[in-house]
Amino acid sequence: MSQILPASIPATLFHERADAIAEAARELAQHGWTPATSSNFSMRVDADHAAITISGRDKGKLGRDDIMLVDMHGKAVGTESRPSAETELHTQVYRHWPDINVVLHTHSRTQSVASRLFAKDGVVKLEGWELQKAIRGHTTHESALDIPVFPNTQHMPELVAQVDAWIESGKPLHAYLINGHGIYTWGHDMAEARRHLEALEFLLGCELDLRRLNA
Ligand SMILES: CSC[C@@H](O)[C@@H](O)C(=O)COP(=O)(O)O
Ligand SMILES: [Zn+2]
Repeated sequence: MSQILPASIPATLFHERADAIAEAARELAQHGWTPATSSNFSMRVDADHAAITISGRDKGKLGRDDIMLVDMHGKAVGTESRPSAETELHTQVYRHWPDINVVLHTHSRTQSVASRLFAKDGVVKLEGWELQKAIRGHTTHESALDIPVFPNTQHMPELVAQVDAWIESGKPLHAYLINGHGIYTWGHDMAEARRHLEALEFLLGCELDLRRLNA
């Protein structure tokens, strides 16, 4: 289905965003982090709009036409296509942090297993890992990095409320897991969001290894 853009958004800008999302998604799919059409990806286009993956597409085979425009409340703009079922989790991040421009969500095996294992604690506490420095604002392995694990639900407003509650508590938030589901993380640009995602995938894998070794 074709995308009609508001007059304020040049086609070149939307295409640039769509191409960047599709390229990142294809690369993340190569890692095996987007099985069976899972995962979703978005980029801010302007203060009021984001480009996001159309629901149900194979994230390893995305092209420009698999990306659509939504407003900052997750409503489709200029197309009959259906945005990601989890669009509200993306627009929540953009509304809350105006300097965040990219949101990535994946379903890797490591993320999925870690979310189940740490659900009872409600948080994965990362401490002592050099790679924590890949996360914005973390300058030493001695810092503590808490990744909350929220219960899964098919009702997006409930998930949004859980994330809001964490943010309102004043605790830092760079990423979260959803139990039995996957991870959400974000960044000021695609490079930072990818760095966060790759670092967290690695660190969650390390935590799982420690558990396996009873270390
Ligand atoms: C294919 S099951 C995964 C989905 O339920 C969902 O969690 C997901 O990540 C992808 O949904 P989508 O609507 O394509 O963005
Ligand atoms: Zn998902």
